[in-house]
Formats: sequence, structure tokens, C-alpha cells
Amino acid sequence: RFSTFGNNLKWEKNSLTYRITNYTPDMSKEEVDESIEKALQVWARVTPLRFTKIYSSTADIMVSFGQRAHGDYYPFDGPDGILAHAFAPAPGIGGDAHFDDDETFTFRSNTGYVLFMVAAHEFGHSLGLSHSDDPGALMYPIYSYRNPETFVLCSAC
Ligand SMILES: CNC(=O)[C@@H](NC(=O)[C@H](CC(C)C)CN(O)C=O)C(C)(C)C
Ligand SMILES: [Ca+2]
Ligand SMILES: [Zn+2]
Ligand SMILES: [Zn+2]
Repeated sequence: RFSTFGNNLKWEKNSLTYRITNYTPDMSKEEVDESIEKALQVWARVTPLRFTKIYSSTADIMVSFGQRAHGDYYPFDGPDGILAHAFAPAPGIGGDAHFDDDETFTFRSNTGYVLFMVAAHEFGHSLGLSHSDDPGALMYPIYSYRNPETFVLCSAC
């Protein structure tokens, strides 16, 4: 387990950078770029946050794909099970989002895990949110595919 965000970490700035450091072979580069961009837009719509993509050096939110042990204390578990994880706002690994590349990520078809959906959840953590117990919430800890045009970010708050 990693931080439950009890310390309520928040970014002290509204303009954040992100960088996609490597790509899954499951989809085209353009489809990965669009999935990540749309997932960030979900949050930009409901916060004062703005995201700028950079292509080198270190961004606030480093997006990467990895399998099993991939450089932090939270190795992935092969196909299914954990799909991804992300770290609360902080320097270094804080804000970063890692995706388990033993999964089959898809662009739109719900035959695999839709990268947009997984990323939208992960970026919630990157912004300091923890899990919701509302099965309809984006931050619910269990993956379920929803039509991106319809899901509501936060019915209660
Ligand atoms: C299909 N497998 C699942 O639903 C698994 N859940 C996840 O992989 C979460 C991410 C989803 C919600 C995108 C992990 N998480 O919370 C990351 O921030 C298990 C419920 C099996 C753990
Ligand atoms: Ca997995
Ligand atoms: Zn990781
Ligand atoms: Zn989560």
C-alpha cells in the first residue's frame, strides 16, 4: 500500500507539467497521447489546474509503463490484478503514474482496460485524492468501464 493521502497533500501550484516517458505496445503512440491528455482534461475541467506536456527532463507527473519490479517499492503483479498506481503530490516520485504493461490497454474498445479510464483514476491520486466508496465514482478502487461522455466526477461534493 502506499500513502492514503491522510496528510492531504496538494500541489502548491496550478500549472503542472507531465511527460510520457515510454509507451505501451498495445496502442499507437497517438492513442496513448490522446488517452493521457483526455484523462488530464477530466481534472482540468473541475479544478483550476492546467497541464503542460514536456518531452525531456523531469515533469511533475511522469507517466510510464512497466512490468513487475519497475524501480519503486511497489512491483506490479502480471496480467490483471493491479492495473496501475500513482503517487500523491510531492517532489520526485510524487505525482507520478505507473501503468502495468502486463495489462492489455485499449483506446476505446472495452475488450481490454481502457487506458483513458485507468489514467483518469490515477491522475486523481496524482492530484492528492484518495479512494471513494461510491461504486459510481471515478476514484472507486475497482476498475469498471464507463462511457467517458457520461460519467460524473463527483456527484456528492
Ligand atoms: C481489474 N483490477 C482492478 O480493478 C484492481 N484495481 C486497480 O488496479 C486500481 C486501479 C483501477 C481502479 C483503475 C488500483 N488503484 O487503486 C490504483 O490507483 C483491483 C480491484 C483488482 C485491485
Ligand atoms: Ca497487473
Ligand atoms: Zn510504480
Ligand atoms: Zn486508486
